[in-house]
Amino acid sequence: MTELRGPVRIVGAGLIGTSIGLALARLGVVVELVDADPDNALMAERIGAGSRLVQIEPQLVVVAVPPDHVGEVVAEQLAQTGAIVTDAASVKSKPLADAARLTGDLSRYVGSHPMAGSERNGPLAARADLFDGATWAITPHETSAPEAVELVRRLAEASGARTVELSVEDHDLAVARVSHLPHLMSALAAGTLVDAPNSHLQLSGQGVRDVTRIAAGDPKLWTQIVSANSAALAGLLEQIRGELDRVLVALGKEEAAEELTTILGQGVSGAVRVPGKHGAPHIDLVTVLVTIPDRPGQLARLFADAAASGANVEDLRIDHSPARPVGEVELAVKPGSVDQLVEVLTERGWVVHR
Ligand SMILES: NC(=O)c1ccc[n+]([C@@H]2O[C@H](COP(=O)([O-])OP(=O)(O)OC[C@H]3O[C@@H](n4cnc5c(N)ncnc54)[C@H](O)[C@@H]3O)[C@@H](O)[C@H]2O)c1
Ligand SMILES: O=C(O)C(=O)C[C@]1(C(=O)O)C=C[C@@H](O)C=C1
Repeated sequence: MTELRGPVRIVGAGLIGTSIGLALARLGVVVELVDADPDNALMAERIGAGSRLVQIEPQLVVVAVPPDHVGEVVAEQLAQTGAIVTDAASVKSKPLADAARLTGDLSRYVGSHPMAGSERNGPLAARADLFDGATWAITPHETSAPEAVELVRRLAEASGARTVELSVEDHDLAVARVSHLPHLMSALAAGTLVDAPNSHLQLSGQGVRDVTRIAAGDPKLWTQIVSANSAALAGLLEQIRGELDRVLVALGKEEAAEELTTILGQGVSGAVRVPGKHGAPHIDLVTVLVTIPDRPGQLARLFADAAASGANVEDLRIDHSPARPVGEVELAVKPGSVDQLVEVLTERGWVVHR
């Protein structure tokens, strides 16, 4: 059996590289941090993701640099070390093709892709628990050695993720649908806000925040991601163009209300197919709104009271009220625990709305 012993060399100590380093540090795996930007490597070291200087040859190298540079760094690391090499890029075909142009033997290389991230970048956005419960795609190519695939699986599991193995081509088709198209749609929706008057923006609620969060991702990184997956994206974008035309024709016409309902209904049917937490089937959560005073320790008290009710908080959002010294905390819980949660919180003096 192939064990992950370390050291693990991480090339690219940004959001993803530093998060992997922090996750491995929880298990005491020795991590070496390398970055073209010395400040990022230093920052990642300071927050505990590993060391900039490790004198022992790595067992595994993880390349976590932007997609356009992955192939060249993979080829470099294969040449410089005897280690197994993987990468974390959001697309898999282009890095593989780039690496294949630069090196003949790719048996020690297996592509991979943790399906968790953030709209923020750099080491300061990293989190040790970023991959806990997330899915991590492993994409062996024709000549990947089985022990290399196994070691990359160990890396993903050590980082807290569950693995899914699929081909490079299938991976790129899948992420076009579940990641790259949603990103483009979010960017297009957010782009319409640039010229919006402040009087319109002040009405922003949770809906627009949900739709636009990922639009804040680094435009340079996302240009590389979507360009490298253009073929898979083009088909989906054509489909959306057709749907937009249907909406434009139907909008505002009484006789076409049914057509609009059908289009919106398709959205509902698609949304419920998105798996829930830890890859479990989607379940509807119930949201409970709690008003909390804007004072130190209130959130901790609220969590302790929620725990006392026996409810597991599945998700959480905080909205700050601009005009009042309070915040609104949205706790999402399973339907079976909501009554008890509301009762206990109310008993303990919280202002609760369902
Ligand atoms: N952002 C996400 O949500 C997310 C999620 C999963 C995977 N990914 C993938 O992970 C990779 C890293 O993305 P990120 O969000 O961590 O970006 P990031 O900008 O936070 O980090 C990238 C780091 O790579 C360094 N770097 C760039 N070129 C380099 C080179 N040639 N050699 C060494 N270091 C180099 C940069 O200095 C930076 O520190 C990308 O391939 C991306 O597609 C991103
Ligand atoms: O949560 C987010 O901010 C993300 O967009 C993460 C996300 C995704 O689309 O799920 C983005 C790109 C990555 O390649 C993998 C994960």
